[in-house]
Amino acid sequence: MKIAIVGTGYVGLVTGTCFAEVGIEVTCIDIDQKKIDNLHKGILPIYEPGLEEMVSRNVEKGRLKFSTSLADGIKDCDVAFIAVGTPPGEDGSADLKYVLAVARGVGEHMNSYGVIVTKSTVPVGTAAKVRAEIEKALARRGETIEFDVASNPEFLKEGAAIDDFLKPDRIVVGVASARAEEVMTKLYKPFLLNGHPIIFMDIPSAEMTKYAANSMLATKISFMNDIANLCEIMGADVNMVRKGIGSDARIGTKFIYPGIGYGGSCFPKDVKALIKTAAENGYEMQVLKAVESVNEAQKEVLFDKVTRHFGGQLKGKKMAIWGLSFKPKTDDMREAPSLVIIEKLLAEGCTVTAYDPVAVAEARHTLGDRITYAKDEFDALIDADALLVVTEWPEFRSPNFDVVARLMKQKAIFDGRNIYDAKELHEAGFTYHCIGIRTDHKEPVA
Ligand SMILES: NC(=O)C1=CN([C@@H]2O[C@H](COP(=O)(O)OP(=O)(O)OC[C@H]3O[C@@H](n4cnc5c(N)ncnc54)[C@H](O)[C@@H]3O)[C@@H](O)[C@H]2O)C=CC1
Ligand SMILES: O=C(O)[C@H]1O[C@H](OP(=O)(O)OP(=O)(O)OC[C@H]2O[C@@H](n3ccc(=O)[nH]c3=O)[C@H](O)[C@@H]2O)[C@H](O)[C@@H](O)[C@@H]1O
Repeated sequence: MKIAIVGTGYVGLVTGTCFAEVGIEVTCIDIDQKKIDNLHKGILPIYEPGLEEMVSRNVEKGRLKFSTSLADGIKDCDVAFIAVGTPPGEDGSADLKYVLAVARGVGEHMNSYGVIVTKSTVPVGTAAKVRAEIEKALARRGETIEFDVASNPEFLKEGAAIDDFLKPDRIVVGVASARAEEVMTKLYKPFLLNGHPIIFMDIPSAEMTKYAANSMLATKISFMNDIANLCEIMGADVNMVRKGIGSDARIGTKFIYPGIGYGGSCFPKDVKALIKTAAENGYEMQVLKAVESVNEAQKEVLFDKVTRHFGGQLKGKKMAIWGLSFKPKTDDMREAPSLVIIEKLLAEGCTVTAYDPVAVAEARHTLGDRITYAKDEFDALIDADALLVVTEWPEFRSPNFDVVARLMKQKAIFDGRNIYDAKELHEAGFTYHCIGIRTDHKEPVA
């Protein structure tokens, strides 16, 4: 089969490379000339574990190509995926201008039957708009080429994207014709051999499934953050509560880790977009509104703990930050909670030194030289009044605390990801604060 992926970002590049990995002929297309030039040189636009090796292997085999030309890329294609961004517009709704621009381009250049698939996260009704754009472009050309549209939302997580794509829990495909279903079944056949189910449905349901999935996951996180904050007030330990409820198979162990709020390019924007879609259609998403407001408040919890610890006197304090990206194993800084925390510390007159294994270049775009970037996690600690653990990169999990103590001016750790043991740190002489566990009292409230 021959396919095109339009948009070579986190989703497009992983999707294209994974399809090439199973032997499909793929062209990844992007309007960003620099991105494509770099890819030709083997330089990837994103950090994603394992991706660089997989890209170069498939380029060498001649199955994976990169281009800025939509016309060349979609020629004789069986399937064209639209995987461009759908950022939030001013009012929170998904901005479809990039998706519809690609649809227009497809209509202007397609030369034979193909299935045009939205992989971008798009609201219900978008596939119909894509169809209309393609039809208009074909009409302008005076052509009547047959085509189908389909919706195939993506569920990969950054940092684990390759595994998520190659071994998905499920593949969701919305179609409106038997022919499109047949093409999509053939395309995904190599993945189905491993027993992963493909769920066919109507197109609006597939479009809605993506928002419902992300909103459900965001709801679990906000719920747990709410419980964590209450645990702290009442003297319960949220880590124990998490294990206690997670062992109920109906609840499950995943996505119930409290922290400093969810970030990233998708949960914040998709929750907003679903609230907006509902409002536009006369319905209020009450649960999701609460999910959002809990999340906004949660991003400030670590800063509030720091402020209380120093009695509101933050001016001139040196803060060490471990982790900048919104989650480990990615360089993605979009909606990273670190940005909220750092801005607040800077506004109070703190100096900030941060270390992140891969996200520094991305962080510089937003934070510039207003903070110092350390060469490693220990370098960040020199003379620090406090350490804030913001992203739970594996290398932060078990540092040599003797070295940590020696380097810091004051032994105070604020752990936004609950990766340390309070008892161990107290015994080592640290003041330790985390999320959802009262570390200053031993006894429960009542
Ligand atoms: N990042 C993630 O983990 C996931 C993202 N999604 C969804 O996938 C979509 C894409 O997200 P990302 O890959 O993160 O975005 P991204 O911003 O990393 O990549 C989008 C790419 O599209 C390119 N582009 C824009 N207009 C174009 C055009 N007319 N022709 C060709 N290329 C064009 C941009 O230059 C950019 O390289 C979004 O709708 C997002 O919600 C879905 C699942 C996971
Ligand atoms: O639509 C998308 O873009 C993707 O969004 C999320 O993936 P991603 O944002 O890459 O990362 P997650 O692992 O879901 O983490 C999102 C945020 O939630 C936070 N989180 C996650 C899990 C948890 O238990 N607690 C928690 O606070 C993370 O720290 C992070 O800030 C979804 O997990 C993917 O299925 C989806 O495809």
